[in-house]
Amino acid sequence: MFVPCLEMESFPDADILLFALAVLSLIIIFCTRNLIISGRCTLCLAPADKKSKVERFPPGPWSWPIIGNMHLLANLPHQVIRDLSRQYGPIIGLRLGQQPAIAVCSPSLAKEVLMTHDSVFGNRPAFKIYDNLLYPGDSGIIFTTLSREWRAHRKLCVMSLMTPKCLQRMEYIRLEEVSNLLGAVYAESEQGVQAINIGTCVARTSARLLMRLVQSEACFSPGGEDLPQLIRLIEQEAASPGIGDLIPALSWLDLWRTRRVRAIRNRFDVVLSSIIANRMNSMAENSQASYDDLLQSLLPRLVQPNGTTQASVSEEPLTMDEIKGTIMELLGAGVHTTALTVEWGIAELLKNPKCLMRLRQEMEDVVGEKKGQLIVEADVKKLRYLTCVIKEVARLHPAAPLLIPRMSSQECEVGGYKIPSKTLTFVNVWAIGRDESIWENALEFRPERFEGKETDMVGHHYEILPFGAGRRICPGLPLAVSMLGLTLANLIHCFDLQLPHGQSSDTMNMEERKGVTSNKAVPTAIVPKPRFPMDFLYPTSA
Ligand code: HEM
Repeated sequence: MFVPCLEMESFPDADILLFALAVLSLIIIFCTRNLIISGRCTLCLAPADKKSKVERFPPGPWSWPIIGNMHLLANLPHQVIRDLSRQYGPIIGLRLGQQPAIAVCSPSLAKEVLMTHDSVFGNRPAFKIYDNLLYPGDSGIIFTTLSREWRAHRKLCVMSLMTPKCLQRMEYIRLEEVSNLLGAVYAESEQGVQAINIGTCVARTSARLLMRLVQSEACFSPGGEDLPQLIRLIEQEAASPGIGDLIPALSWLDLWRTRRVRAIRNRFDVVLSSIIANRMNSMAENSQASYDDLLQSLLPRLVQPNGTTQASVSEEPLTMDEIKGTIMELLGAGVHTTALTVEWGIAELLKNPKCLMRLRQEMEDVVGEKKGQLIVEADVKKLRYLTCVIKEVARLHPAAPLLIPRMSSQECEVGGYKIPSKTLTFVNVWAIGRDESIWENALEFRPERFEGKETDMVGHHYEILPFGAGRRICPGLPLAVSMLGLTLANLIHCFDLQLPHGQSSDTMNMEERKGVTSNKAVPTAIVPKPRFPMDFLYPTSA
């Protein structure tokens, strides 16, 4: 998933830069102390005491001149923001370089941002670095401004892939890819591989699945590129705005990065161009051929060099950049989010053997007779405890702990504070999911807490928002939920999952790795023991 935030690791010699900026800051602080604008100090954005709350920016830590609070968010920003909220309250004001920012850490404030002021906070930050990383203009979904184009791209994806009818029709694709995953895990266990990195295996499954939905052919290494790895690169770059996006005077420092970022996009472009060229060739050879995939919906709308298109008057015509941008962002959003949620799920079950036993018992009771068969979606629907397990994983380990940041498009009021236009806005769903005042024993993995409750993850209950909410809610939600259920259910059904030799559930490392998506610091390794012969699996394809 492309989650822009403030990772400093890709800045040039970040330590030197920060040191230089800190020294410069000390000089400037004496020159600018008396600059007060709109009741707020230009340096720290601290509220002037005499102003009423509604006229003030939310409270937050003192910010350095020039860099503001950038240094604070360099590592695991969602954790830092949670800690700050304990000091300053559930809405925190920050300044990142010259960019004002807020972070909200309570369900009621999340609701204000994502629902009450949905249209004000409906845009994403338009960082300049994206001009080179992504396709130019409003060509995709994630970073496209709320516009006719955004609506058209999003609608095309939803209507082609995510409606209940499409999902039902395409269940066989998900089952084939889950079967492929089981086959790969089985093959490795047969070869005596000591421990399997389950996150990597599931990321490949997600990449293959999404490629099939896009172009009808499963593939995770198109043109020799390892798709999950390439997406990871884009994710990392998207996670850190250019320094010029936050401190415009230093935008020259981004020049070196621009080249690197463009090279990554070019690599992705080679993959997408070849997929599209293949399809166009097939269509040229057989004009009657029809495919049940996203390209089939996108390509007929392509505007030809002479300005014509096969799109009807009511259909939005698309440029080649829009077609590529939409596919790129869909792949980027879907591959690692699903994989890391499964990985955390397996890790939590191994760490909490009682929950694993309860899940296994449920599976024995509900689908016990299916030994030697795949668990299908109709089975998953009956597995209530599994649904609770998935919610509990999403509560503790939302794939995007700060969602994908928003940018306010006009001044408005949140939590009684004045939020100016163009304020970068984070909703800390990770902190909300771990808030002791909302959840009993919040840090414990206890799927039972959801039993008999109606709490869902689809943006109605603001205490658990792994997919966001409002008009920008994840459009891949139904596909993701289906894949999470199928993957976890089949892995547990087909294998006894054990920890590698020398590891125990008590000592398992459950820390997060630096970054803005919730990756595990130490990948989850499993030793799978097949529970029955696996001859029922579909024949695997490369
Ligand atoms: C467990 C899996 C997933 C999780 C946890 C997840 C989570 C999210 C979150 C938190 C957002 C931002 C929502 C907001 O700003 O309110 C988002 C947006 C998005 N997701 Fe997902 N996602 C997952 C899987 C997928 C899949 C499988 C796809 C597509 C195949 C997908 C496509 C997208 C797109 C296109 C957006 C941008 C929507 C927009 O800006 O209008 N996601 N996702």
